[in-house]
Amino acid sequence: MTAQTAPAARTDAVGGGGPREGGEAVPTRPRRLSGRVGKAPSGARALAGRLRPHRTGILAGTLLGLLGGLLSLAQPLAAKRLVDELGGGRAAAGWVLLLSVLVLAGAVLAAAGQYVLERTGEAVVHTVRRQLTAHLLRLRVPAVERAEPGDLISRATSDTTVLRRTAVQSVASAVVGSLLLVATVGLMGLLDAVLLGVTLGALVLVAAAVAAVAPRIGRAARQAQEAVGAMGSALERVLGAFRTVKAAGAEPRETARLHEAADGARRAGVRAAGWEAVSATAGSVAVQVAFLAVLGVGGARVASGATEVSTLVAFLLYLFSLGPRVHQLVDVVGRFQEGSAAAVRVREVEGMPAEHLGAGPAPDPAPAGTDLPEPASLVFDRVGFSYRAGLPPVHREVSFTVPARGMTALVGPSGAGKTTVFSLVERFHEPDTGRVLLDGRDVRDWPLAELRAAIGYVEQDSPVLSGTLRDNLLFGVPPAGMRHLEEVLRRTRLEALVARLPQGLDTPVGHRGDRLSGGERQRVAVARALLRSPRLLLLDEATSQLDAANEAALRDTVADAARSTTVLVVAHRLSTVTAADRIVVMEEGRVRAVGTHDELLAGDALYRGLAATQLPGPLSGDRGRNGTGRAAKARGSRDG
Ligand SMILES: Nc1ncnc2c1ncn2[C@@H]1O[C@H](COP(=O)(O)OP(=O)(O)OP(=O)(O)O)[C@@H](O)[C@H]1O
Repeated sequence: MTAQTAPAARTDAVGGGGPREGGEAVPTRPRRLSGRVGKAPSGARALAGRLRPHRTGILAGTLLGLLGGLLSLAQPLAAKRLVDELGGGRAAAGWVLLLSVLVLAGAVLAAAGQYVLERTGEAVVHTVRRQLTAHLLRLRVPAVERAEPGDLISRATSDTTVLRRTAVQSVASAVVGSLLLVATVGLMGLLDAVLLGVTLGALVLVAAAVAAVAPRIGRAARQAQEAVGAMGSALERVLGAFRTVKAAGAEPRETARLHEAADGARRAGVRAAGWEAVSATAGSVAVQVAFLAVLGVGGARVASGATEVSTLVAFLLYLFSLGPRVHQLVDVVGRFQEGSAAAVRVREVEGMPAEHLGAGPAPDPAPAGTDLPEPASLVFDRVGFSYRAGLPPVHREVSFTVPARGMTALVGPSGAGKTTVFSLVERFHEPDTGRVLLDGRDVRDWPLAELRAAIGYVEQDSPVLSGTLRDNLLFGVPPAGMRHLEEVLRRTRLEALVARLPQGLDTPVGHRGDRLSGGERQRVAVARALLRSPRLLLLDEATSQLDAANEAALRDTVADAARSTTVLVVAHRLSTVTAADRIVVMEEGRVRAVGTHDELLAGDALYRGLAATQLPGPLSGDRGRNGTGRAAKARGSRDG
């Protein structure tokens, strides 16, 4: 059998992957998903990275807002002229008209700017959500195993919502607000420099207060968002094991855990709100103080003839407009901190190592005239592996060969490392030492998509996704596989289930297939794997929940599949594997024996022990078996 494509480069980890450690890519960018608050990547930089692709929208919205603001800045000057004209007893209709136009046009431009910015905010979050969800599904298995799914969900949903709310608006408000503030202050200076001095004295107070509390707002916002993430994790934990929670009567304890997370979110939220209130109050108090001071000093100056009434009126109008601007800027500081915290949390997920799936699956490697692909051989060559650096190895020098076509079984005590074999074949994890060869080629040299397309994998707990039965059966099935649907339904004894369900194949199966029995879920998982027409079929405890009749039927189906493809099956129940062509006995991460059932009964004490406890009758191999190769042949010759 020949390899299907040229070897791919061995760089399957993206997202800042560094040197390997324990077979995993180590992210070089910070990845803190533990809920602690500490040194974070720069929020401003993270936020800037999000906004850069949308700068046109942000610029347009900002310019519109700025134009609207400039028109509103002209209003006090027009009002001053109006007062002067009225004071001089002259006609002022033109100034009234100009003032009205300024008010109207200013409002329209401000509204248009607001709309453009909101739209841009949606575009920012849309891009982030698309990139983030695509990245989430490409994450490496070990990275996801170490993270909390609920926290990841919260980062993809709640944090991106915070980004939408805060990011664009806060940047635009900061630009518009600061420019208009400077312009307002400049105009006030032109009107009366003394009164401006009085005003600025008060404004320094605001600046000092904001500078002091801004980092605290940022920290509290981040803590609040992390607490929401923790709540997501706690919720995911209980909803994922809902029946267990109920059966264990653990509702009060788990509710307390959820409440604790909610309390944490509230405490941090209140803390952030407190600091925001401090800075906002500093802003309004400063403006009020400035107003009273200007009124007093300005009144005295008018009385002394140092300034005109119309100038004082215009100055006060600017001072009034200064209030909202100062508020806006103070508010921006809080929002910016929230947006930065959210951007950092999103970037942490993006820093988690991801897989390169490579090009799409290779064309069906089926020989001409048939739609069955060539079966692939599998070799474990002195494989050593541990799940994490520092943990004891789960595989030590594991070597065995699974020839193309036929059934090979992995047996051994719990924890021997059988399921780990499958994880290494699928490249969910990678060996620390040694090689895994599929079809003679190191699995690290296969493009991932092509490798996995060649394999049908039935996991130990036969996961079923919410959706219809059809969705589940055809999940990941190439178009060619759909032709076999009826046949596979018959082979896996699912026809009766389909007939019984109210909407047949289109019946929803519930969250994680809750509306199916354990045995039905297992058969759905096996059918799904068979429909992929795999070159290698991996079955992990695929029959543990089946009754005797269904188990026997599925055993026949698997034996049948083994005639045309390579089947590697993990089983605790020896009854399901006695007919295998070869059985690999694993113990404590090592291969201790390989042989047929009969050979192992004769030659391996551990296997004999397993058989003695699991198989009824004398320790012989002649229980109703349905072998496909050597075992069947051995039995035939012995029986003969
Ligand atoms: N993701 C993981 N992270 C850390 N350790 C793991 C992980 N998965 C499995 N292990 C550990 O690796 C060892 C081998 O696990 P594995 O699932 O391969 O055993 P097994 O032979 O399939 O057991 P069983 O028959 O009970 O399913 C066990 O000690 C297990 O606790």
